[in-house]
Amino acid sequence: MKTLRLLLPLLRPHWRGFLLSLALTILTLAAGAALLGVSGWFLTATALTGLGLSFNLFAPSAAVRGLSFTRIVSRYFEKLVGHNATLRLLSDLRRWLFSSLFPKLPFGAKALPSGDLLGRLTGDVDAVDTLLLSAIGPAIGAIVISTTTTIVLAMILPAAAPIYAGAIVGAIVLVPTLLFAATRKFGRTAVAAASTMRVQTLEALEGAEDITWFGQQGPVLGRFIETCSQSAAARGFLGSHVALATFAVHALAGIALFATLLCGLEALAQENVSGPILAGALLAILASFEASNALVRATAKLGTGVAAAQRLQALVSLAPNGTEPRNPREPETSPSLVFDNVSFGYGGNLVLDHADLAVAPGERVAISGPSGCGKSTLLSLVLRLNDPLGGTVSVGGEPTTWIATETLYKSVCLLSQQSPVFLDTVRNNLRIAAPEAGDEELWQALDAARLGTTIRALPQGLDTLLGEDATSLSAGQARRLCLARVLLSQASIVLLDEPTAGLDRATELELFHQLPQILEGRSVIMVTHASIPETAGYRRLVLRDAQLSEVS
Ligand SMILES: Nc1ncnc2c1ncn2[C@@H]1O[C@H](COP(=O)(O)OP(=O)(O)OP(=O)(O)O)[C@@H](O)[C@H]1O
Repeated sequence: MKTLRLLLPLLRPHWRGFLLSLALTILTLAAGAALLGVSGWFLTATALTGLGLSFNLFAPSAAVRGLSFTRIVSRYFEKLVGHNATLRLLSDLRRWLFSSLFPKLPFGAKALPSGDLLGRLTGDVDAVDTLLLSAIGPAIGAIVISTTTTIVLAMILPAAAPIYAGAIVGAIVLVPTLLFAATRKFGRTAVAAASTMRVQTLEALEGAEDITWFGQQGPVLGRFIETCSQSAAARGFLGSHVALATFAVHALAGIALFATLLCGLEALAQENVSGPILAGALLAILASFEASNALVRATAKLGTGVAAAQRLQALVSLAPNGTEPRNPREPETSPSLVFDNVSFGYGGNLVLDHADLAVAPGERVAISGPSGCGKSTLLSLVLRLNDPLGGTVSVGGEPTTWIATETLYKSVCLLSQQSPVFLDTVRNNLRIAAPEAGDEELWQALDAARLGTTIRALPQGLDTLLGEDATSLSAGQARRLCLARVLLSQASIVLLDEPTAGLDRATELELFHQLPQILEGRSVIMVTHASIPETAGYRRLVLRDAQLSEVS
């Protein structure tokens, strides 16, 4: 139910498509049942009247042709309309999921393995379509067709109607319910195993070199095979239960047919029903069970569909990171940055203990300190990637908790240690920070980041496609590309976390001396392990034992 509630708002814009698809499903099933019924009646009547000599052939043969044509056309449009509506819904669902992830980033402690996240956005979304198109449509269709058949049967063969009703209720209610109850757990296992397989594949690809160097291919392969076996066992169980359920439906159809035949022969002997009508009724009963077969197939996928929808629901239910202020305030345009009595730590270990820091607009500050002392964490507090346990971080005179996230991100820009290079051209990688920037500005930023010469030497220059994880660049070049991106941003406070990682000392010193000029007028807070010459013009601070102090 919860799952349906999740999907309902997304279903609303497509209700016409789904309704039309449902109507076409019912029309297809009805045409199929009527076709068999009329054909049976027609053939029997023709045979009984001596090769049709005294029988009007025109009307029934036109009905047979009309019904078979209706069935073909309605089935075609049912697929067309149904799939169109479902694919649009799935595309809306993906867009909605993807956009709902941004307010929850970074995931931090709630982190999901990236393969799992990817699986939720792809495989799980696809599995959800079973819930809508393949289950709900056939279920309603089956109810309508079986009800109609029962009413017709009650009129022509009253004794057979309750037996048929019992059999068809068994086929469209009891069998699918039992099948769902028996296979639900295995649907969950299949979805979980598919997700684990994605995670294991991604991990193996990313860590292939280390896995090979340390000779761990065997255990890694073993774990993967174990997951495959779990998936195969779950799917095998699902398959065998579907076969059993299909057998049950056929057995119920047989019972209904046999009982109708017995009642029909008795009624025939008493001349309460004609032979052609009886033959038509038998074939129509057979056709009405077609819908329950589709329902069994859909029910088999229902377990995986529900499990997938629950995983999607868990994803959108993750609490957003930080809260947006109700009445946001605007920071000053040329903002200062102030840490007032700020404390922060992870799990009781303070990395900042009542720390104070004031950076005036346009000032440049370099913070050093031992590895793991909390320098990156200090930068994360400015962008509210973490919120202080005590004290206040203010930008432009306003506490960051009072500033709308979008405004804060326009004022403050961060080059983190994990800044990514996207699978795209150099130009598009840079334009993330400044979508309107022209080539001249891009070259200026690349030159400032000491990467211009390298990119100019590439045959396609700014149009060069960079590989996944910037495999076509060295680690130092990838870092400089990210630095160029930050330089392009218009933020007036620039946070740089180890901006010279991967550079040789000479280039590093050159960059330290030139950054003040490149970032003229902007405040810079740089975290670095490298020693900064006094002449570079930075106020130097050290973070040690959770305290910030000036380097004399
Ligand atoms: N998300 C987290 N959860 C728990 N502990 C964390 C988390 N992030 C960092 N830490 C811990 O907080 C401490 C400070 O980490 P931080 O990355 O800020 O240090 P750093 O000074 O930037 O280190 P380095 O110079 O090596 O980059 C470390 O002990 C680290 O293990």
